[in-house]
Amino acid sequence: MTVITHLDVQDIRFPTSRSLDGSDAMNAAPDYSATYVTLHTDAGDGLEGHGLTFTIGRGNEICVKAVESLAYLVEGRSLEAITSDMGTFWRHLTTSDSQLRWTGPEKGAIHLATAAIVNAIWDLWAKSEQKPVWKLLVDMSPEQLVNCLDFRFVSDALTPQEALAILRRNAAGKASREQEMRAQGYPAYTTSAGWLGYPDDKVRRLAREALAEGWTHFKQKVGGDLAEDCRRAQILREEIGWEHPLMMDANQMWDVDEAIANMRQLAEFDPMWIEEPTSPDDILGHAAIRQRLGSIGVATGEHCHNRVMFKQLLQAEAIDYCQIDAARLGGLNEVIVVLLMAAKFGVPVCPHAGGVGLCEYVQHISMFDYIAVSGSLDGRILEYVDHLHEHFENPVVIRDGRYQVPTAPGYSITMHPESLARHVYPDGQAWQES
Ligand SMILES: C[C@H](O)[C@@H](O)[C@@H](O)[C@H](O)C(=O)O
Ligand SMILES: [Mg+2]
Repeated sequence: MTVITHLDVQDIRFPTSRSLDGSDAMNAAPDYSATYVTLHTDAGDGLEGHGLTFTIGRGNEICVKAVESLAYLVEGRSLEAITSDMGTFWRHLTTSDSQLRWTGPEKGAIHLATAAIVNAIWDLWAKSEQKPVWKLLVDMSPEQLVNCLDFRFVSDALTPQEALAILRRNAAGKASREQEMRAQGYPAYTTSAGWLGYPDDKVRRLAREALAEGWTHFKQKVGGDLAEDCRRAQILREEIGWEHPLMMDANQMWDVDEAIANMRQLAEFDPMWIEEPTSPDDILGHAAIRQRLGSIGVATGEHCHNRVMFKQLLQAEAIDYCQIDAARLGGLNEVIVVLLMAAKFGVPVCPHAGGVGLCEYVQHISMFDYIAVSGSLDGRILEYVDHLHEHFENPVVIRDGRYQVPTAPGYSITMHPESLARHVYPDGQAWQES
């Protein structure tokens, strides 16, 4: 038996705002940050679980506090007791302390904190089984997987029986799709050339380099001055041509009518999707935008905080692309519920990965989705951003614009101890230098 003896949490921040990496119209100068959780165990062989949630700087200390408040719900528990009934454990973490739940529920800082802890448990579980997380999931039977999930508040859209049916239907092709992933990897797009704060010459250079590296799909930020958005789209089209898909991301800048009007102008550049055109909470607004825009896809999800929101986006036929976030939903358990709902509604899942550690997480999710849940790559493309991977012990591997299958045990989220020490906020060396 392995007991989680102690939970440690650190405030880790990277000064990305200095170069405007990650900048967009709403988030002009983000410092990519992580509320970084370590689960210590009594295993005696150094076995630890690691997990993080992503923030963009200030406010990370709030998530750290929230993790500290939740810690008592996992400390002293055995890994086996948790994993033998993971669905019940997830509900325990999200509902058993109703005073803490009041600060959400299942949204905001407390849910981000839940994600860091839940993902650390999955990392610990996968490491103890000597498997990467995607493989741990793929090797589970449909019954074992469904046992990890909590269908509360979504059973009107997806019952456990329907989830089982989806997983069983796909069971036969799992081995060949796993082979395919190992051989070819998962298709991806890059956001790294299109950050809003980058000067034109940098956008051109990065787009050209990305093309040469084998990238075929690109995303640009919009939502600033419309003429500027058009000008930058023109630059990108000049560099990538018209045969390569271009996505646009407004990061919630517009009202509904404004989104429609602006996208009618930007339609000239043939965008594949408009991402976060308006408030992430406005389900009917997204539905209206989708209906009135016609051929431009609508994508959202990086600020969609729980399965109930995704349920409604799907029920309202409000989205063409479902962009789950591995650390905004309450960890992998809730992500899997959304994957299954999206499969039922026939909407492709294209996870969000613009942050620190998010690429490392979502590769596991998309590979699992393809192999065991959706069984399809149609309309599916995984985000990639080219930042901060050097801080991870097992960073993502990209070849020809595709994520290669992660092979190290765990959820690929363990950071180097030196990186943690250097970026701990506010005392780390990185924050002492100007
Ligand atoms: C502040 C962040 O970099 C966002 O701009 C980023 O997550 C973005 O929305 C994305 O889709 O990757
Ligand atoms: Mg986005």
